[in-house]
Amino acid sequence: MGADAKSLSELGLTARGGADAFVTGLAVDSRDVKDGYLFAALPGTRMHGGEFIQYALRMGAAAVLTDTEGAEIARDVLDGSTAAVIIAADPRQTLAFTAALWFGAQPDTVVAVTGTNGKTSVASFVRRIWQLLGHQAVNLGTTGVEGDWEAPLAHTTPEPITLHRALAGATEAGITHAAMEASSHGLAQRRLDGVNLRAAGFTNFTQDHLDYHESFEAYFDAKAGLFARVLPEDGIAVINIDDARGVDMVAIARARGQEVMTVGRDGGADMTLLGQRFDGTGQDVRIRFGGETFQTRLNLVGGFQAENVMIAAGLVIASGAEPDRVFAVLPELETVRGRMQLAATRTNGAAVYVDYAHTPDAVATACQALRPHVMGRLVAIVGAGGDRDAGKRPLMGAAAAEHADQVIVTDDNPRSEDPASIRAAVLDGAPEATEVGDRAEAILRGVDALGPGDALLICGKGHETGQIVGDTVYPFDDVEQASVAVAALDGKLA
Ligand SMILES: CC(=O)N[C@H]1[C@@H](OP(=O)(O)OP(=O)(O)OC[C@H]2O[C@@H](n3ccc(=O)[nH]c3=O)[C@H](O)[C@@H]2O)O[C@H](CO)[C@@H](O)[C@@H]1O[C@H](C)C(=O)N[C@@H](C)C(=O)N[C@H](CCC(=O)O)C(=O)O
Ligand SMILES: Nc1ncnc2c1ncn2[C@@H]1O[C@H](COP(=O)(O)OP(=O)(O)OP(=O)(O)O)[C@@H](O)[C@H]1O
Ligand SMILES: N[C@H](CCC[C@H](N)C(=O)O)C(=O)O
Ligand SMILES: [Mg+2]
Repeated sequence: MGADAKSLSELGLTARGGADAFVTGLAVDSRDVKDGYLFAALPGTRMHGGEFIQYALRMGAAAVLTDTEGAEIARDVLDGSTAAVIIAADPRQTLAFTAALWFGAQPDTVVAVTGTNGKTSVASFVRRIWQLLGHQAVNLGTTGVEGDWEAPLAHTTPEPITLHRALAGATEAGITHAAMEASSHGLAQRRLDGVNLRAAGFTNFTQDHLDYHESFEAYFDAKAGLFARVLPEDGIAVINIDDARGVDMVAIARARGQEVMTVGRDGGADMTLLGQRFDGTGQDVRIRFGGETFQTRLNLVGGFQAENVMIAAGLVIASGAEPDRVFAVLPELETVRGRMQLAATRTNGAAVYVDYAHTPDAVATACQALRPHVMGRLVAIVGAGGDRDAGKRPLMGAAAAEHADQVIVTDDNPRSEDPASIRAAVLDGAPEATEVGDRAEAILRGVDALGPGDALLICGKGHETGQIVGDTVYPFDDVEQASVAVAALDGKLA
C-alpha cells in the first residue's frame, strides 16, 4: 500500500459491513480522485456529491464517505463495487475529523476568530504578537497563510483537506502557533471541526452573506458554532461585548463550560478600553486588564482597530502569554494590508486610504473611523460585489452617504452580473452620489476632489489584486491606482 496509505480504522472510520480498507488519499471533488483514494460525496448547495460516486469509482476510489442520501443516489454502482462505503449522519464533519487524522500534525497552539468584520485583522495581529514574543507563527484566512510559513489559499476557511494540508505543512516547517479565520460558510460546512483550538474569538455580527444563509438567525447560528461546537469545553472564549450579539455569544460559551474573557469599551468587560486619542498616524490607547492599566501606542488608523487589537491580545493571553509582555509589543503592530492602509498622500497633504469594507456596517465603521484622523472633507468610493448578498447593496450606499461628505459609486467584482444594475442598487441608498463605473476613473475623480486636509476612503477591495468581470480577472490594485492617480494629478509621473 505504500507509506502514504492509512487504514479506515486509523482514520476513525467504520465501513458498512465492518471490513477495514486502506486509502491513499482524500478528495472532496470526484475530479481530484486518484487510485486508492477516499472520495467524500457531500450534500451540496447545487447537487449532491453522490451524483459523482460513479465517476470517482471509475477513477479508482477505494472508499466512499457519504450520507444515506448519497448512498441511495449511487446504490446500484456501490452494490456492484468492492469500495468500502462509510455512511455518516454529518459527512462534512466526519471529513473534517478524517482530514485531521490523515495529515496528522497541527501547530501546538491554534486559535480561531469569527465575526462579520475584523477576522483577517485579528488573525493577523495575533500572528504578529506571537512573532514579537519570539514564536514561529502564521495566520490563515482571506489573505492566505502568512507569517513564518506562507502559502496561498482560495478561501477564507478552506475545506478540511486543504486546511489540514496547510496546518500540517506549517507544523513540519516548525510553526508552533497559528491563528485562523472561521468564516460562516466554513463553520456551517464544518470545515474546521477537526482543528484543536486553544481559544476562539468573536468580533461582531452584522449583515453579510444572506445569499447563502437562510436568515439572519441561521447566519448567527453558523458563527455561534465556533463556541457551541468547535472550541472544546476547556477552551477560552474571547468575546467583544460591545456588539449586541456578543452577550448571546457569552451565554453560548458559558453554557459549554468555557472560560470567557470579555473585551469592550463597556466598563464591565474583563479587558476594557478606557480611552483613545487619535492623531495623523494612529492612536494612543489606555486599556485595563487584570487590575492593571496599560497605556500604549497603536500605529493603526481607525478606532475599531483598537477593538480588533484587544481581541487579538485576549487570544494571545488566553493561549498562555504574560499580559505585560503582550501589551509591551503592541506599538510594533503594523497596518494589515488593505485595512485602513494609507495608500498615497497628495502634495496638498490630503490622504488616500484603501480599506476592505464590503458590508454596510464596515462602510459605516470605516468612514466614522477616519473622521478623527481627518480635518477636512471625507470622500468615499463604494461598490458592491456581484453574485453576493444583493440586500446589502443599498445599505452600503446609504452607509457611505450618511458618513461621508461625498460619495462615488463604482464597480467591485461584478462577476456574472450586469455592473450597471449593481451600481443602481447601491445608488438606491445614495441618490446624491456620482456614478463612475470604471474603478480607475472613479479613483482618479476621488483623488481630484481632495483639497488640503481632505481624505479619500476607497472601500471594498483592500488587498485584492484583480477586478472580476464575468469569468475574467483583470489586474487591479486599489493601492497602486491611488498612487497612479496622485502622481498623475500632482505631476509626479516620470
Ligand atoms: C457556497 C459554498 O460554500 N460552496 C462550497 C460547497 O460546494 P457546493 O455545496 O456548492 O457544491 P455543489 O456544486 O452543490 O456540489 C456538491 C458536491 O459535489 C462535488 N462535485 C462537484 C462537481 C464534480 O464534478 N464532482 C464533484 O465531486 C463538490 O465538490 C461538492 O462537494 O462545498 C464545496 C466542497 O466542500 C466547496 O468547495 C464550495 O465552496 C465554494 C468553492 C465557494 O466558493 N465557497 C465560498 C462562497 C466560501 O466558502 N466563502 C467563505 C466566506 C468568505 C467570507 O467570509 O467572505 C470562505 O470561507 O471563503
Ligand atoms: N472590529 C470591526 N468593526 C467593524 N468593522 C470592522 C472591524 N474590523 C474591520 N472592519 C471593517 O471590515 C473590513 C474587513 O476587515 P477584515 O478583512 O479584517 O474582516 P474579515 O472579517 O476578515 O472579512 P472577510 O469576511 O472578507 O474575511 C475592514 O477593512 C474594515 O472596514
Ligand atoms: N470574502 C468576501 C469578500 C468581498 C469583497 C468584495 N470585493 C466583493 O467582491 O464583494 C466575499 O467573497 O463575499
Ligand atoms: Mg477575512
